[in-house]
Amino acid sequence: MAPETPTPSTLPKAELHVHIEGALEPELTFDRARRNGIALPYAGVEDLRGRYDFSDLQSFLDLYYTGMNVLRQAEDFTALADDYLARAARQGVRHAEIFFDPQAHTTRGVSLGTVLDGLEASLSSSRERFGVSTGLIACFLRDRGPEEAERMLDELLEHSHRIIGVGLDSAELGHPPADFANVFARAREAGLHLVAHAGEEGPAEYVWQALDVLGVERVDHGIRAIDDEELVKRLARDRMPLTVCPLSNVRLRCVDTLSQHCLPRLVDAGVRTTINSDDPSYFGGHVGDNFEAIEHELGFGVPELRELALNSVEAAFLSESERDRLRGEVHSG
Ligand code: HPA
Ligand SMILES: [Zn+2]
Repeated sequence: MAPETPTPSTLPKAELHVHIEGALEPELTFDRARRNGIALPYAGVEDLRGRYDFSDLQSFLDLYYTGMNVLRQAEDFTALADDYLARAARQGVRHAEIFFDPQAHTTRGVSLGTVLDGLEASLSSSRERFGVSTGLIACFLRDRGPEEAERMLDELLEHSHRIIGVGLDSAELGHPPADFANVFARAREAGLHLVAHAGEEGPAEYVWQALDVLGVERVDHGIRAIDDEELVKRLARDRMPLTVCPLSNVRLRCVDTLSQHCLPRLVDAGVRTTINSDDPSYFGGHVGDNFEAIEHELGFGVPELRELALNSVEAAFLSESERDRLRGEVHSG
């Protein structure tokens, strides 16, 4: 069969901001609930999907943490990652750096080993089966505080060869990056890559802290940087990547409409922006759907979309030979 002609949404790209637990589709939620003997408080798949109407980040997180309760055994995490990879591959993803939330599992009695075994059973052959290379980034739940994050890091360091980095996510307001200075310093010492959600709902000040206190290599979201001219200049000067998630920002009402999104202003200011799905099951699509949305709503043309895809390759935690291979794919895709 001849390969399909790439469209903006299937352009080869890397995805750098996707929470694997946010790729849990309602169909898989019900399937795993049945296998694990868990009663769900929803009438069915459509009832569950119908509740994906969020007023802010917290209203999403409530459903997100409830949904992942069906993930109990290693094979549940394997099925989840396989499902994500199949969908992402259809939208041009060739490399994915995938977030997971260890504390969201360990605090309900599912061990870190079970989560990692399950995810690895899928990801270790992602390249052969889906044409997608992968790495895992463990995120600390900022609303559970720095002491618990320190203990989680102790545990993660026993498995440090199984992850490429650490991140910071969950409810942002009132939980500034600076609280996690020591956790991130220790992770850096251990040779892990560092990223953090900052400036999604929280202020530009949190982005400054992610840069200057945590020393992150990418900022996840970062859209509130647009409120601070000096910060935008700093991001542009340092070629600091932002992993922007346009459909997520609309669904969580961080922006009113996609047409008002600050993405074009960030791009024009020279900030290295990448496009990502965040939680594809909950926010209306995978990364290719986000590309399509900014094409239609923000008027991005194919050359600009290709530039965003190239940014994702430049911002990925890849060896230079892997980066070169992917650059070639974006240029010819
Ligand atoms: O969009 C998000 N923001 C913060 N934490 C999260 N955890 C999953 N998705 C998100
Ligand atoms: Zn996120």
